Amino acid sequence: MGAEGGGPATAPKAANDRLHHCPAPAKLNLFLHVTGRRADGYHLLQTVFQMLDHGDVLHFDLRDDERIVRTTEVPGVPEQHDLVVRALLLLRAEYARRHGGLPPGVDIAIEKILPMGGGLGGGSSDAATALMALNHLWRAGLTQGELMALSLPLGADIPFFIFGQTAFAEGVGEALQAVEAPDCWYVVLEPGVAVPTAEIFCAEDLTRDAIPVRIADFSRHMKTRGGLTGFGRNDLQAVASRLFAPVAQAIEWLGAYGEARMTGSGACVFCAFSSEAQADAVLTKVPAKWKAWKAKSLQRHPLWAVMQTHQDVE
Ligand SMILES: C[C@](O)(CO)[C@H](O)COP(=O)(O)OP(=O)(O)OC[C@H]1O[C@@H](n2ccc(N)nc2=O)[C@H](O)[C@@H]1O
Ligand SMILES: Nc1ncnc2c1ncn2[C@@H]1O[C@H](COP(=O)(O)OP(=O)(O)OP(=O)(O)O)[C@@H](O)[C@H]1O
Repeated sequence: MGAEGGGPATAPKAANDRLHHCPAPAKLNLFLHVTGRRADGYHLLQTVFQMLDHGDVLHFDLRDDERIVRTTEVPGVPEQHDLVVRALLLLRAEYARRHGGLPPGVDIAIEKILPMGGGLGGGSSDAATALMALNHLWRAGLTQGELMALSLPLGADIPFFIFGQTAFAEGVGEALQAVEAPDCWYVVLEPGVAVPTAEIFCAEDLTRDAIPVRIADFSRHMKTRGGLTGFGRNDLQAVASRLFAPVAQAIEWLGAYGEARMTGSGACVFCAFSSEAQADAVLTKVPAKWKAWKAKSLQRHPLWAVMQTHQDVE
């Protein structure tokens, strides 16, 4: 199942040849405003990205040959299309440009928890984790900013995960500034549909003229109101709710317990709670037709230390 064909590796690995249990956290878009459209059709956004302590888990083992191999199946995603593999091919090309020659190959195992087309950024987060882990294992030497720039052509959400902290984002999501959001617990509902991002952005009835907000407006609201309630909205939510009835149903159900919102282009829906007990109480009532879970906000990416100081996580 190698991305580039070839046989299995055989030699034992030294401890510094692997990084296991590397988290790829989910993100929520606490709000998402569409402020315009670029000449190339991409939409200009304003959003706040919040990481959660819930997500996929990746394992990396360096090989004795040069192949980049995904050792686990990801349903519906062929290995060559996997953002993780594509990201590492980009990093490897940059390594070759800087150092001459290719770095060792790598076996990648992905424990896929996050739903695809869920608006939780799972594929983007997997790719970001792979880039941070292999920048370290290969000693490729890219700075955080260089890794972010390398990743952007693969997906607008990937630079955020490498940035690694709660962020106010503009442009197509690549212009990032750190922002404070109070810790809280989120209940997330998975409505069981995969929403194709392009379909939502293409819709004729999408509102594309949101008046820009300022970071200071968001920060002041969070400080004075202690949370998100009453600030902004997700401009993609009306279109996604119209096209995908389960999204509308999930928002309506969760809305009985607080301000329920969709994340990204959907399908997942979330609501913030100030205590874990409140989140647990809501979880006990979720109808069986939906998968639901709670997660705490994450102030820093779990690989922050690897990115900043190049320390191992194992
Ligand atoms: C909406 C967000 O979830 C917010 O976090 C992301 O920006 C979506 O990012 P993504 O899943 O990586 O989406 P991409 O795969 O880059 O884009 C899929 C398609 O959605 C449309 N698209 C996406 C992002 C954007 N800012 N404007 C767009 O118009 C484009 O038609 C694009 O071809
Ligand atoms: N490792 C991967 N995991 C998940 N999806 C992947 C992966 N590699 C490529 N993809 C592709 O990327 C698409 C988007 O996946 P992702 O999980 O990032 O969606 P999402 O949660 O809707 O993200 P966003 O919030 O960025 O729209 C998938 O439908 C899939 O085809």
